[in-house]
Amino acid sequence: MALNARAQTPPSPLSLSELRLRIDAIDAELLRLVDERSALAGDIAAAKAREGGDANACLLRPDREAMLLRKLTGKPRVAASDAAVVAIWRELISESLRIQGEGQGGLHLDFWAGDASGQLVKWSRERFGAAPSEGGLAEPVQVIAAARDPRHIGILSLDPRAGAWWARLLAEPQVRVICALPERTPERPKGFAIAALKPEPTGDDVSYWVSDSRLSEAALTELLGQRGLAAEWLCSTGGMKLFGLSGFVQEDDSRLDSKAEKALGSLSGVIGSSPRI
Ligand SMILES: C=C(O[C@@H]1C=C(C(=O)O)C=C[C@H]1O)C(=O)O
Repeated sequence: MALNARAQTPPSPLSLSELRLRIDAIDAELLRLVDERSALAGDIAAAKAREGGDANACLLRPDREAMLLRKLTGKPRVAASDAAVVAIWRELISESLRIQGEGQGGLHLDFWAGDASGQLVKWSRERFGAAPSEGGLAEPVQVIAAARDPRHIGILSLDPRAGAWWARLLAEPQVRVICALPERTPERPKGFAIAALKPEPTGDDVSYWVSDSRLSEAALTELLGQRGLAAEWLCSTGGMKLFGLSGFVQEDDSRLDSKAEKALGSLSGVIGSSPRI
């Protein structure tokens, strides 16, 4: 009886100073691991140069990042939120890319200076972390031109006042949409990140398709649905329309063949894709 009573007594809670000692010990261990992870970046850069061939290729691998983040947020936890896990790992990845890119001047974010919202800057930092430098350019077309350089990432608004800059990517096959901003929201994206890299499928992606079709947005959504593509209209301006298509849709997907289906528009195509996180 006495034994039972003792077993049920809750353990006396740790004092504040004992708890702070625990935190200090965990921080020391975390710092060692963060440093160990960061130190691998130099070896990763060397392996990419050895195995990737193209020394000027973009170091960023959004597909690998998305799969890594999904794996982490899929793991059981006691207290840490998904938002905290994503924010911490985004910063770790940013640091890895900073170290990998040291020899090439690091990553740079280009914004269109006409976008005064400030929101895009915040969302871009959430996505790309603190390490990249940033600057504003006078026109969206300059942001696209800068993104031909693999050290640059363009950040552009989907506000119709920015114009149909995204339609220009039809003529810029090496610059693709790589990410929707803000990254983690069920709502329509407000902006895109663009870069000189080819998106790879991650198993849960949205692809972006542009068209000059004269059909209404609703009719075009319907037509795409009949062709097996779940489409969401995102933006229209200057006679061009932009849609998100559920899944990783290849640029040569026969369902988007506008020669076979003229109503899809005479100027149309996939301009990139982004993983859902
Ligand atoms: C480490 C790599 O380089 C980058 C950094 C990553 C990371 O820190 O986990 C992941 C993907 C890449 O954007 C890689 O390509 O694996």
